[in-house]
Amino acid sequence: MPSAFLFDLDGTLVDSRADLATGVNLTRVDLGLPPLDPAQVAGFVGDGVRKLLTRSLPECPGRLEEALELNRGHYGRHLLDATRLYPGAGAALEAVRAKGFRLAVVTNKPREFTLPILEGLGILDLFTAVVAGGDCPSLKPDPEPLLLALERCACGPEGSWIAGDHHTDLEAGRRAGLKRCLCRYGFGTPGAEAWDLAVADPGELASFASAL
Ligand SMILES: O=C(O)COP(=O)(O)O
Ligand SMILES: [Mg+2]
Repeated sequence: MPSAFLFDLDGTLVDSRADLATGVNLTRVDLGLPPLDPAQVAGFVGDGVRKLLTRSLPECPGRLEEALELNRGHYGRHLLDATRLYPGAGAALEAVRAKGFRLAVVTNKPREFTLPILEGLGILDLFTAVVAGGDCPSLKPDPEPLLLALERCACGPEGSWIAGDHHTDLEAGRRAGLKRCLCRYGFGTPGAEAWDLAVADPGELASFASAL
């Protein structure tokens, strides 16, 4: 059975911090609140858009549904203002693919934001599967989205990997029976989860894949 290489999106393939903060801060302004430091918003990312907004709007916990709708419009209009592939990420994807892995994205970011970003950055066609937030009842760290990606790739967990920047990627990978690569250059929090490989930049991942 072929193996798959699953990639997280935010903090692993793309640096999306500035645009995520733009969406959050335009939402805050609509709700009569001052903007937050983009670095603080980055620390709230990785557990899906509901958690992002819950953490970003502690002043008005009762207005989450309204905030989600506002952010949907704002972030949707700023998906690619500043969001770029990390340097070397495209080459890393090619290096992994050249070793015969099927590629997939598994992100907690909603699909309506995920697909235009992958398409706009010219990498959508590289992936056999894209599993985004909302495609499964649960998000990472539940293993279910990873297992769905494996199924869509017609791959098993054996010999398969996930690369991600957040503890949720590592935990989901462990629970799905995958090898795990921690991307230290991202903006997630690795927490106490173990990993099989840690890389300081996508070039290290490309070198690792090429040597497999
Ligand atoms: O939480 C999000 O919206 C996205 O995060 P991820 O791409 O790192 O899973
Ligand atoms: Mg991430």
